[in-house]
Amino acid sequence: SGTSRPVRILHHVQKVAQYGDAQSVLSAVDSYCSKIEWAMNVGDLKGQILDAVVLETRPHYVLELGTYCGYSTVRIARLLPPGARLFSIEMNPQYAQVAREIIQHAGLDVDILVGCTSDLIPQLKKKLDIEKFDFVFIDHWKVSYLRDTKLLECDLLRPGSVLLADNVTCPGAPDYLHYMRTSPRYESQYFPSRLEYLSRGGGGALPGIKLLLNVT
Ligand SMILES: O=C(c1ccccc1)c1ccc(O)c(O)c1[N+](=O)[O-]
Ligand SMILES: [Mg+2]
Repeated sequence: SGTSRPVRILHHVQKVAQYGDAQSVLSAVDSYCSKIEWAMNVGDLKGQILDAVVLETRPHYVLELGTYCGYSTVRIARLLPPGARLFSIEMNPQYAQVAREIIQHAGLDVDILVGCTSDLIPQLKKKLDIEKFDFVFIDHWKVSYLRDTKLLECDLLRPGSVLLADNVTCPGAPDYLHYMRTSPRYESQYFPSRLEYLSRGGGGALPGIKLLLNVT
């Protein structure tokens, strides 16, 4: 088919979700990806963990690594108080454009930065007039989690900053997981969950690549 999976998700959101209503945007993405075609959004089950951590942290400055369609971006932004700032980095310009339109449909305001995290993270302090991030959601390429965390440690985190990472066991970010569990800089907590959109009632197409299932 001519369109990409993110564009098909965007069209579904624009068709069924109420403009300005973030929850209806999340529900539209979740129903599309559980019934029609799987996509790598954090999903509603793990999304509830994300919600709880954001609400508990009450962050003012938030960074997300890996925007994709903007599902978790909407999830986070809808819970932030006015005045809080959310920046999301996406290296794929097509994904970034879809995310901008999904976030706009939700009536939310987020800064999407297009580029590679390893290039952009060292520039953030200069580019944005902010000191430290209170909360970071990590959900981009799994091989980049540890490298980018170490880049963040160079002066973008403070005592009490919270990092939350998706997929540390499935598909897995073993080097990141080991580092966070052994470094004296962090207290780590593991939230067992399941890969997004797997409790499959309807038909729906699973991704071409067989996803390794990790039963925790
Ligand atoms: O890596 C994949 C992946 C691997 C194989 C096929 C499809 C996706 C993936 C799976 C679930 C995720 O939540 C996620 O964030 C990703 N990702 O790419 O960032
Ligand atoms: Mg993920």
